[in-house]
Amino acid sequence: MSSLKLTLVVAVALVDTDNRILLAQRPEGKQLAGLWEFPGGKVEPGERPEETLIRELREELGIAVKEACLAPLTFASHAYESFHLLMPLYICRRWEGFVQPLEGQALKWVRPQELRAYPMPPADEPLIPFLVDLLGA
Ligand SMILES: Nc1nc2c([nH]c(=O)n2[C@@H]2O[C@H](COP(=O)(O)OP(=O)(O)OP(=O)(O)O)[C@@H](O)[C@H]2O)c(=O)[nH]1
Repeated sequence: MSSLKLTLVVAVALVDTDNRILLAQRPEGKQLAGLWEFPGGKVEPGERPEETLIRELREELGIAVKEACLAPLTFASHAYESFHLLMPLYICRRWEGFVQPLEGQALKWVRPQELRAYPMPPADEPLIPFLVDLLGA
């Protein structure tokens, strides 16, 4: 039996009116630095996953998202060396405010077909075909 700790992280594909998806680059000094990922973060004790996402989107990007605008899309399940990641991926097309890199992270709006050009954490790779299917090229 594996004794890897299960870590719950929630993430979101923010989709703009051109069907592009927002990627954020992990800052230097963090694990997996330089890789491009979906906005989100760890679910803190006492939080519901949707609350986590709403909080992270406010802190990281300065946008306000309503819970009703978060729809479940798929999830990632990936064994990293020191933990097992379980990561629900939501999709969101509606928010208030302008997306800003409040934590100094690089941001990029990317077409689904172009996602493969951005190095992502290994857990994220199986998610790409879902976005291509849903949003097209
Ligand atoms: N937000 C996000 N995290 C992801 C993605 N893919 C993926 O493997 N992760 C992993 O999920 C974890 C998210 O944690 P986090 O961003 O809240 O926290 P962190 O590593 O910065 O650590 P810390 O907040 O404890 O300093 C990291 O281990 C990150 O590598 C993704 O697409 N988005």
